Amino acid sequence: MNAMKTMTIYPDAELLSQAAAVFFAERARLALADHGRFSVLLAGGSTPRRTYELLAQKPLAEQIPWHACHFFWGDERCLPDGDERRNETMVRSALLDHVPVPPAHIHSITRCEQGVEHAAALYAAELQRFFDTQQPRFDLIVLGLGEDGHTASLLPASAALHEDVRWTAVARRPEEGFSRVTLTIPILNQGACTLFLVSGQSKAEMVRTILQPRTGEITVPAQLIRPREGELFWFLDQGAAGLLKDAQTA
Ligand SMILES: O=C(O)[C@H](O)[C@@H](O)[C@H](O)[C@H](O)COP(=O)(O)O
Repeated sequence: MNAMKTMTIYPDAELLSQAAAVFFAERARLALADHGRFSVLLAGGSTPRRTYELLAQKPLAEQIPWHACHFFWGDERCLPDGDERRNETMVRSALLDHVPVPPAHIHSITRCEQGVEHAAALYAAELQRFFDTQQPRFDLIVLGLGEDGHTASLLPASAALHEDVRWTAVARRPEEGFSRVTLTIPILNQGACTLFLVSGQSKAEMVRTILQPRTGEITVPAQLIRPREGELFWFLDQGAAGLLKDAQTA
């Protein structure tokens, strides 16, 4: 059975980011109370950055059990540590450098010194070690949406989209000079709670395609995110929701 979708539209990107930060804090609190730790998978991209910054600020920062949080990434660019194009670099500068997360709880996707396939396999092994089960289940998965319908680095028409066994795969855009490691549909659909954060008018057509598809439209990667048992939330700003029918702003 697929999860129910809940969509909320915020007047602007700042209010969306504030709501997402509060949502994160609440999920962390619930996970800690329920099973003593909070595993979260983060998206890169510009939209969630503000959410991460807000999490690092008072009063929210004081309400989050940082010692019990474990951070993972949905995708990463195979570039040297500290490269500004790496998602980890962005999340460190917005959030992780400012809060007391134990370094061992930051589960980085490596730089691919021994090749991108090796980096993908290493991350799958890291996930296996952490979850210690065949059914890894993040407490929260934060995802973004590209204008072309990609999420994480599940790019349109890429082989990674068809991976139905392994938890990680390799992705590449022909125009980029580096490869990417991405998590795959099987693991992304196992989250207890999945939250898409999408802002800006440039995403409106893709948001409409995904949330209100028309007959005959092709399926885009983000549509494949249909958690089997978890909850699925879409937080949009008015720009991103601009082409949805009957959409009400919160
Ligand atoms: O590393 C990345 O680029 C991502 O994880 C990617 O999937 C991103 O979330 C979308 O491209 C949306 O990015 P924006 O929020 O910048 O539009």
